[in-house]
Amino acid sequence: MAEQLDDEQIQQQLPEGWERDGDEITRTYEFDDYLKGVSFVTDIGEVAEEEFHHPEIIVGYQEVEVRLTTHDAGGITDKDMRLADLFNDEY
Ligand SMILES: C[C@H](O)[C@H](O)[C@H]1CNC2=NC(N)=NC(=O)C2=N1
Repeated sequence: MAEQLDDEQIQQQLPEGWERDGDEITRTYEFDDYLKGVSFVTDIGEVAEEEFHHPEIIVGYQEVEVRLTTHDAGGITDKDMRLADLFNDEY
């Protein structure tokens, strides 16, 4: 099972645009219109399923908020960092 990262590791490993919020990492992606955000959610949902590691996603009018934590570990792990990187590749 993935081990929780410590505070220093988290700060060092945060991918571009992501920030720490307690036991989660989060990024809000911005879009020109609503359906581009919806399409992005579909794309990252497929990545999440491939990785079998799943974010919380909040879809707004021109933005999508994504939150990641590793429930099995009770905190932030390499799995979250990897998925955040992969989501950035979809943006
Ligand atoms: C049984 C457990 O829920 C599964 O192994 C996967 C599914 N997706 C998951 N997603 C996230 N974010 N954290 C998990 O610990 C996790 N576990």
